[in-house]
Amino acid sequence: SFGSVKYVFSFRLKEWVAIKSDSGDHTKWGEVETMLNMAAERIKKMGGKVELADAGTHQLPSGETVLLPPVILAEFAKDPKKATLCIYGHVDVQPAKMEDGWATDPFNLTEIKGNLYGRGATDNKGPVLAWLHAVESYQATKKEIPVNIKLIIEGLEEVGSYGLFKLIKKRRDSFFADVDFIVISDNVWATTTPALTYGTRGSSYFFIEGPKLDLHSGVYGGSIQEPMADLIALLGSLLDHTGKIQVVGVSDDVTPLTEDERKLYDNISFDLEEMKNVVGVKHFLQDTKEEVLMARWRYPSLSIHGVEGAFSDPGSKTIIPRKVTGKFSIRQVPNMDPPDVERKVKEHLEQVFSTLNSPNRLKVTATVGAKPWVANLQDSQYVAGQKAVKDVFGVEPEFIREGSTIPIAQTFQEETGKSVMMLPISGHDDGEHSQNEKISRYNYIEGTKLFAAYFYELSLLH
Ligand SMILES: CC(C)C[C@H](NC(=O)CN)C(=O)O
Repeated sequence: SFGSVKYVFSFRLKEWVAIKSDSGDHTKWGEVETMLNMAAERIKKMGGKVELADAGTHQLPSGETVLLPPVILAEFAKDPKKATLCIYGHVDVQPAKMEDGWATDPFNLTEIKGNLYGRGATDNKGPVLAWLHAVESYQATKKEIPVNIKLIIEGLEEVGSYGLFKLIKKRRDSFFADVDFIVISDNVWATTTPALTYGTRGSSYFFIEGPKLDLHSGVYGGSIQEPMADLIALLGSLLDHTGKIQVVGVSDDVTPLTEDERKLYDNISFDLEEMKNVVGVKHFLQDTKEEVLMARWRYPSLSIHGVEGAFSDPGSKTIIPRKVTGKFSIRQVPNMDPPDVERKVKEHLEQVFSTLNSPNRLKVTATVGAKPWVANLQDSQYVAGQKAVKDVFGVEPEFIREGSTIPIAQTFQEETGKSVMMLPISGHDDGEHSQNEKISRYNYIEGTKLFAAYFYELSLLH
């Protein structure tokens, strides 16, 4: 019965969420591999052919070289008469701890009032399972899947998809040769209306590392230039209070807004007041719906994420932190280029540091350099996506962009020359990366139906 199918779908998500596949710490990549193996087993049980492709090695900011977890390349039976769709997803997650303020254990999927709470529920384990369930629903009802299905599933998206860029280049003329369309469901709707996404921002992530010291502030305080004070001056130089990035030249290459693009914002049913409530702020940096959305989707932004090595526990320790590493990232938009941004950021930090006349050491490393992505809305995938949304939800989708980053999206488009579309099923309030991340049962199940309908609508294009 459909009731028991829904139970199986959420039970599987519970099993996947229980795997702590946080890719942020390379010493824990064993869990990422466990998760990849679990996904591979599920695909094999469904009759898919799975390769755990070698993704090579990666050099960490410390200089250490580490072996990367593999990437799943899978496919189901091929019929040369049908179009081939390649689905991309990831099964790694961002870190999560109860102490961060979760109401429930982040690794124990918990249902409350129709929402399934857990790290990775929406980003991206739920949507990956929904794709598999869409395939399975054709198999279970003994209906021919209308398109050939390939899958590429990785375990390092949340740290910048190390190794994947090279793997795609290597497999361009083999795995990707017969692919007609690439689809990604790793982002959220902008409102409560289903959406098709035509752009994501890129990202460069920086580490600013200070020197090694470890001193009692009562003994040495006042006589030395503290690394933390240097770091705060550097981090404080990056942004002004209006959110404007202070790194000279960093926004010079942003594509100007055209009238056609501006019009795309008119029909988005985004409610500024509701969004303030969801986020818990009195006001945004911008005043109108259009300005807020553009700031999130089509202009760059800089965020300061944290300081490693600084005292951050409750209580009052009086140490001068010995080695502090500040972490921030810049979201990028067309036509910004991560290497150019990196150069400008390094120049800016070195210039500010020189004014501090500090005896301390400054080391700036960029750990992620992911390009922005924009699709052509005239692409036929968008026609199929639009029809599938109409079939399942009975409404027209909103055409949106996304402020976050799918590091591999632009590479897919550039390297394979194939059409790429994003078909999100996650809710605008799902809280990707935050406390109490969730996917609603509604979005999870209707999203599965949307994917099944999408296979059908896509086959009609061919
Ligand atoms: C490069 C980033 C860490 C990638 C990450 N991606 C997602 O959240 C996609 N759902 C991001 O922070 O944008």
